[in-house]
This record gives sequence, C-alpha cells and structure tokens, in this order.
Amino acid sequence: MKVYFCGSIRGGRDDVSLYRKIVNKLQTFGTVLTEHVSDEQLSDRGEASTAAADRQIHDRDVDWLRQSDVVVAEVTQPSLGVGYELGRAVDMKKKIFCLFRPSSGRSLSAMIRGADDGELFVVRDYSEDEVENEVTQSEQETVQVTLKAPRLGSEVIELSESTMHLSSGESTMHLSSGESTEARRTPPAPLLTRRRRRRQGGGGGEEEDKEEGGGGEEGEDKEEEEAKKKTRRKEEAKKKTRRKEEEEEKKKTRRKEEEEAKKEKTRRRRRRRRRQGGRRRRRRRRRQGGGGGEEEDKEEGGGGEEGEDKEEEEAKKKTRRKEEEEAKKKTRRKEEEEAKKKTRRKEEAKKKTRRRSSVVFVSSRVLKHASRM
Ligand SMILES: O=c1[nH]c(=O)n([C@H]2C[C@H](O)[C@@H](COP(=O)(O)O)O2)cc1CO
Repeated sequence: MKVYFCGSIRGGRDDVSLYRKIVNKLQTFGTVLTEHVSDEQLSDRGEASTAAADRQIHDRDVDWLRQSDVVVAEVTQPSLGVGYELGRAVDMKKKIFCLFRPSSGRSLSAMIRGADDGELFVVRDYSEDEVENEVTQSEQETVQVTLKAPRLGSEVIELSESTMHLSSGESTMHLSSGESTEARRTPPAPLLTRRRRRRQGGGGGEEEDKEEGGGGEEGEDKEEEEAKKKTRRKEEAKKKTRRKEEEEEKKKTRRKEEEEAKKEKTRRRRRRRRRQGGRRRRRRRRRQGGGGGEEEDKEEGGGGEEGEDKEEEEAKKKTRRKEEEEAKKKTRRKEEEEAKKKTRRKEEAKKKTRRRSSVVFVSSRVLKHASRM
C-alpha cells in the first residue's frame, strides 16, 4: 500500500507536528511516499530553492502521485502545492481523503470542499483531539479510532490486512487499530495495555510478545523498578537538601552561641582586670598608711559575680566617701585659715587703734605741758 500524504510546506509549517502524527499513523498501513512533508526539520523554504531543484521536486512528486494507491491531505493550512497535488490526483482518479480542522478558524477553499463527491474525493472535518486520542488510546488500550467518512464509495481501499481499512461498505475510514509508531517509541504504556488485553482474554500471545521485543513481563518489571528507583532518588535528594538546611541552621546557632560566649568572656576579663587593679591600689594604700584592714580583706574574699559587683560598688562608695571627706577637710582648713586671717587682721587693727590713741594721748600731754610753759 502506497500512501501519498499532502501537507503545507512553503504555505507555512504551523501544523507540522500534526502532520507527523498523521504520517506515523499512515505508516502503520503502508509506505508513505512523501514522509519528508512531516519532517519537523524541514522549514517553509522547502527541500530546495533553485528552479532546477523545484522542477525535480515537482516531477518526483507527480511520479509518486501516479504510483500512490491513496492520497491523504491535511488541508487546514492553505497551500498552493497541496491544492495542485489534489487537482492532479483528481485527474488521475485517485482515492482522496482530505482532513480539515474547523477549530483553526479558517474556511476551507470551495475548490476542495466543493470537490467532495462522497466516493473518490472525501473531505472530513476533524479536531486535533481526535488525532491525539488516537495516539493516546493506541498507547493505552490500542483501540481503533474511526474517522467517519460517510458515503465513501463502493471501492474498498485496504490499508492493512487487519481491521484497519478505508472502507466504503461501512462508510468509515479506520485510521488506526494497531499500535502507532509513536506508541512503539514509548514502550511503557503499550506494554501494560497488551498485558491487560492478554489478561482480559484478548489474543496476540506470542506475536505480541515478539512485538514487545521479547521483554514481556520482565520488561514491565524493569520499568517498575526504574520508576521506583527514580522516586527513591528524588526522595533521597529531598532528604539531603533537608539535612543540609538543618545543618546550616545548627551551624548558625552554634556560631551565635560561640560569639555570645566570647563576648561574655571578654566582659569577665575586663571585670577581673578592674578588680585586680582595685586590689593592687588598696594594697598599696595599706602599705603606705595602713587601714582598710579587715573590711578590705573581706571584700577581696567575696566570691561570684554578685560579690564582684558588690565589691566594685563598695570600692566606689569608699572612694566617694574619701573624696567627700577630703573635700570637707579642705573646706574646713580653708575656713579655719580664713577665720585665723580674720582674727589676725582684727587684732592688728586693734593694735593700730591702740597705738594711735596713745599717740593722741601723748600729744595732748605735750600740748598741756607747752601751755604751762
Ligand atoms: O520542497 C517541497 N517538497 C515537496 O514535496 N512539496 C510538495 C509536497 C507538499 O504536499 C506540497 C507542499 O506545497 P507548498 O510548499 O506550496 O506548501 O508540495 C513542496 C515543496 C516546496 O514547495
């Protein structure tokens, strides 16, 4: 079975992924001559750009068209080339099946929709989901999805020997019933579905096992193991990150505690130094002039931080008291000196007055004596 698939190239490559799916499907029925149309690497420049190359493309494609048993065209993306191919295919009296997606918002050319005769030329409106479903269902249950093409004509185009066929009698076009190439690429789901079918009593047996690549249940077990390993790895990775975070937090708290301890140590050292300085001073004083005696010894013997603080306070009080006493003494001395000075001044003043009165007395005596003479 040779299938000629038409899809837009220079008209735009927006639907290329969809072409891929359709071609994958068609390849399960036979040979797709124009597989390159669904090549996602092929850009809207086409296979070549020179005029000579274009001629070669044209001639090759027309030749393939002649060879083909059926023409399937995805006609949603407008394309001059696809239009031309369909026109030539009509002329060659080929079986043509056109697929159009109304969800695209486009309106299919009247020259295509209007060509639908229900026999050789069939236009089918479809949604992308149908192709998707086709793929996913084939992956899950390998169930056929039929794209109904009513009034397909009397000639039956066999696309394969199984249930898949373009059928006129049933007015249906079965695009799939076996697994797609896409499904083959992703083995896990089909493997499961085949097994399920086997359990349910579906045939296939040895053939299916061969298709699976001889893996069967072993393959399935391996997959399950792989999945379990993956989840284990993920969980382990999560645990590791959690552990790291916890360790980081612990380190932070440790660092803080250590810093606090260091600060506390430095505070204690300073206190000790202050105390030691105070003791030395006291001892010096004692040596110099005695005193302090028992009290100071008691202070020195006081233990603990509270004791230390009290000692400091006591020492401060003492120094204050001493300073006050000193100040008082000074003021007293000054006052006494002042008082002494005052008394001295008074006494001097008295002496002076005494001297004057005696002079006056003496002078009056002299005057008296003189008057007598
Ligand atoms: O490089 C090419 N190769 C090729 O096979 N074709 C054929 C196949 C496509 O179904 C159709 C696309 O036409 P167009 O490029 O006008 O969209 O023409 C078209 C081109 C480029 O026009």
